[in-house]
Amino acid sequence: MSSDAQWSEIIPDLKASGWVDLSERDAIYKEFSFKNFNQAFSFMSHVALQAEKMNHHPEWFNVYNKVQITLTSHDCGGLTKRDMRLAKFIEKAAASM
Ligand SMILES: C[C@H](O)[C@H](O)[C@H]1CNC2=NC(N)=NC(=O)C2=N1
Repeated sequence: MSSDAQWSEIIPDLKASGWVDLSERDAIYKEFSFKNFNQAFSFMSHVALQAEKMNHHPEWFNVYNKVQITLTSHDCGGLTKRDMRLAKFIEKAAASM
């Protein structure tokens, strides 16, 4: 992970929004809850389009109204700014549902 000041500010922001560091791997994780499946899947569609644009894809798992998301950069074997950018997008997408 870069030590740029800008990014060291984003990480606490993400943690404050409920993202956690996974102890078993270099990745961040958050579970989102929506009103129903329709909302959850609509959120996922929104994120999927952005992920494809960024060529950076989440690991995720959905059951009904819950979406569990893990972000890591597979190419680098750890966290990168791409994960932070995607996490920020995901936060905005979830807030807009
Ligand atoms: C070849 C292609 O650029 C890579 O496989 C991309 C696609 N999406 C990706 N997504 C994530 N999360 N990490 C990657 O390293 C990654 N690499």
